[in-house]
Amino acid sequence: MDIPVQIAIRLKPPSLADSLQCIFSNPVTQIVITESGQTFHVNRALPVDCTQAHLFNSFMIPQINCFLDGCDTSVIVFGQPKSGKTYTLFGSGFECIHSECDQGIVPRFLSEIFHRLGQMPEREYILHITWMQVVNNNIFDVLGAGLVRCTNVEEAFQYLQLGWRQRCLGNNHTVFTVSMEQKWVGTNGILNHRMSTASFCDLAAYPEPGLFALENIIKELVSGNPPKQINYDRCILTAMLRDSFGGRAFTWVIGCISTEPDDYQDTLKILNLCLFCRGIKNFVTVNLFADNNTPVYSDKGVLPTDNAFNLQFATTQWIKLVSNAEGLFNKILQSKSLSETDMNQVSEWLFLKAECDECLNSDMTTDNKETGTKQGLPRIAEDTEPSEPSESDVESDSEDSDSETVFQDKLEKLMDYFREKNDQLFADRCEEYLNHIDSDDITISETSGSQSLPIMTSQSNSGRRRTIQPGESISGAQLELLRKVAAKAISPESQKIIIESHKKEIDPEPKLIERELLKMIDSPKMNEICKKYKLTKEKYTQKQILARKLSKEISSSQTQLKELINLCIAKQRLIDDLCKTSEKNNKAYLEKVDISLTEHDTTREIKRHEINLKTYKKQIEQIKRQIKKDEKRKNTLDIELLKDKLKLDELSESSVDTKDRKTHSIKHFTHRISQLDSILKEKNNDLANLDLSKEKELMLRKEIKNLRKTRECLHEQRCSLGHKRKMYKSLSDSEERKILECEEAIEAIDTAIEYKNNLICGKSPSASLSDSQDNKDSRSRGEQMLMARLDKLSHDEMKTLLYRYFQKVVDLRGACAALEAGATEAAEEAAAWRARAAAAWRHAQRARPLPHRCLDGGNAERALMLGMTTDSETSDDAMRLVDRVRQLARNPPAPVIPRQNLRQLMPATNIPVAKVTKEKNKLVIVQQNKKN
Ligand SMILES: Nc1ncnc2c1ncn2[C@@H]1O[C@H](COP(=O)(O)OP(=O)(O)OP(=O)(O)O)[C@@H](O)[C@H]1O
Repeated sequence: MDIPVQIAIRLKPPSLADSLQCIFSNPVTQIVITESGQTFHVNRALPVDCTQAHLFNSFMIPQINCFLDGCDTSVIVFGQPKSGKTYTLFGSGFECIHSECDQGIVPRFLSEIFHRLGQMPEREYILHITWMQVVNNNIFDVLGAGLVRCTNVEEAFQYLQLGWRQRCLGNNHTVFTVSMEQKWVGTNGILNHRMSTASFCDLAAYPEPGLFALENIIKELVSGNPPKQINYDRCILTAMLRDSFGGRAFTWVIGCISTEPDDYQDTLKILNLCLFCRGIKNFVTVNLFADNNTPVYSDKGVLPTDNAFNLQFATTQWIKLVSNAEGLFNKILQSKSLSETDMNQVSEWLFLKAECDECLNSDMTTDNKETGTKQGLPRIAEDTEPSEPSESDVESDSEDSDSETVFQDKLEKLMDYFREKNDQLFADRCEEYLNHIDSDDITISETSGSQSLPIMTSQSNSGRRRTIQPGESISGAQLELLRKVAAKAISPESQKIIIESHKKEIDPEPKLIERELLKMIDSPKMNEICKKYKLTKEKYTQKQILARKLSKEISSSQTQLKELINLCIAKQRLIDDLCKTSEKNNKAYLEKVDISLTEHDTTREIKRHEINLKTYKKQIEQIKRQIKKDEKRKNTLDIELLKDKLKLDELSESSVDTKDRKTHSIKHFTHRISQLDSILKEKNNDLANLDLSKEKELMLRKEIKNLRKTRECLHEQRCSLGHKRKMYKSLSDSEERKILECEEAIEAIDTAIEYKNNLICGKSPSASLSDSQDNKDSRSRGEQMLMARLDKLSHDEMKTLLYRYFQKVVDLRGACAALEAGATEAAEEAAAWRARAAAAWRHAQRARPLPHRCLDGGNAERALMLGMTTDSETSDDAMRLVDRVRQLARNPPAPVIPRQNLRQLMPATNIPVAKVTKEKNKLVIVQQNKKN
């Protein structure tokens, strides 16, 4: 099949966002426009912000299909320096740092091929890659191993990585090739054995001999030189690209161009070269092996029977699956548990299924079967037609078009019939659905009117339902309160049911209350309006989906139409060119040159193209008709949609009117409901703190039991250590510390047990902690911030912190014990000092002559008052004191010794006494000065 070389143009995004652009592309019309207004029609005018994925998807899928079918394919990238040629083919690199989104055509092609092969287990294949570079007309093997076999995508990517690292940079050509041999047995028992090659070529940016040679070949091909007469062996590059230009490959040429005004001239050159390529046609064909198409099964009878059986079985299973899915979807639709988009999707699925059922079950099955093959859009001959139309086709054209018109009319009628049936079926479904809802499920949905009603769904898991449900957890008083409020709103009958259910400790079934309330809100008329509204709304949604589908179909038909028109234009040009050539030949004939053979060829060629053109035109007509029909249908749908919308508004308004009359009662009930709600919410909050489930309580009890056990162990340890201390009078440091740890841990366990007990008893757990609300309130801002930070700690962090805290407390306790011992020692020393001072004083008194004895009566009295216990002790200090007193006695009149001096002399009398107590984990040291 002759397929022209296809052209895609990719614009390199400007380096600066606001820089001037001299080239623009229109991806809709597939036109590239220069700043001077010059236009270039191409097959794909890619947008300036075109992603790698978009580029790949926009034209590589047909290439992959071709490759898998056994055809050769080729992608050639032209462009100025740094215009993104390598980026387009390979991406930015294959290391982990490079994003997958940046992957170019080659890695995507390999991934897709292996993915597709994975889905075709019946195919055996051998895939090889090569990566060559042409540097100064010398060939260089990038992978260093010629053909490299790849069995999976990972292997292929490893070679890509290797090649990427080893390739030469600079002005050279790169040719990456994927070749694949495939073998598989078709369902008809025939062997398929094919070979295909995909080549990807990144051409040098700067003009060089290879590039010039290629340009010349392109020009020769365009000017009508048959490939057979072209010398491809001019250089290595042209030899390598023999199949891409004028050969058997399905070729895409990608022009990578810069949009910068400075590169304008080069850009024009590239665009023109690309346009030249458009004139080249390659003869794309499936590469078969000699054994291709040979039957593999000797017993031909077996396979079809088996196949038929398999097919039949598969069909039955499939039908079962589909009806199963339908049932499930219906349930899902009724439960309304999906989002609106998902609901729409499910509805669409059901709708399509109904369409299929209708088609399959309809009386017109045979008719449809006959016409079925002609439904849908006609295929574009250029892409898919395997062979050229024969001359007889042309003759039967007019006949065909007549029968086609009849067929079209018949089809239209059938389609109308189908639509009618479908609408009917859909309406029935809706009715059924609504009836089902009415009987099973009382719901006032948001769609029931524009006014907002309290939305109560029986399946709802709202807080209200939750609070009513656990009847046993609501106290009698709370229930009474609830009943009191509810009693004003619900009928005596339902009231009875609820109260009785509470008496029996059964769930009072909140649905009953809702049902009762709804009954009071709803009137038959309101119901009817709601029903109508729902029905219309459903219909409206379905029609919207249909309209959207139609729009999509129309736009795809339009795209196809455009492509066909482009093909027509191309064909027309070609025919014109050929006609010109033919004219030239005619002239030559006149000049008696023997060109009869060529002339004949050209005429045949022209005829063939004219037939093709005719086919295209026919297809264009068909598509146009289809578009027209679709547009007509869409218009009808739009009008219907508008009508439905008006109807919906009307219904909504009338429901508002009815509702207005009911506003008072609704308000009343809304008020009641909100009252109930708030009461229950309040109770729920309290219950959340106090009401523990049995399971939780059991858990707490278990925890307490464990804690008690631990406490016993610790206590035992503590006792044994205490016993040891008693026996040996002292303990090692580590044992002392162990005692402290035990004590501290026992204290902590006691607090934890108390806390858990409080939780079980329903008391506020914080009652056991000193961290009362008052304490919290009085906390400094810093402390509060600290608490906030503590709250943010993870469980492990908190554990570590608590352990450290525990150790610190034990340290402190140890220090406290040491301090206590120190304080006792100090007190003992002080007592000794006091005794000594008193003895000294007495001694001095005795030694002093009588008149001086009352020198300082107050002090003497005080000294005597202080426990004067020992007479014997006369220390140096005492002696010094006595000497001093003597001295004083010798010098009458004796001066009055200031009180503080005396205090200096008698430190023991005024020594500060420290009282050390422990409060929780704090040491409190209070200084107590004994004053007389
Ligand atoms: N469309 C694009 N989107 C994002 N980046 C691009 C695009 N085109 C090119 N680049 C970046 O521009 C730089 C040059 O691209 P690249 O190396 O592919 O150009 P080249 O035409 O192959 O260069 P050379 O002429 O040296 O062979 C690269 O960093 C590439 O990532």
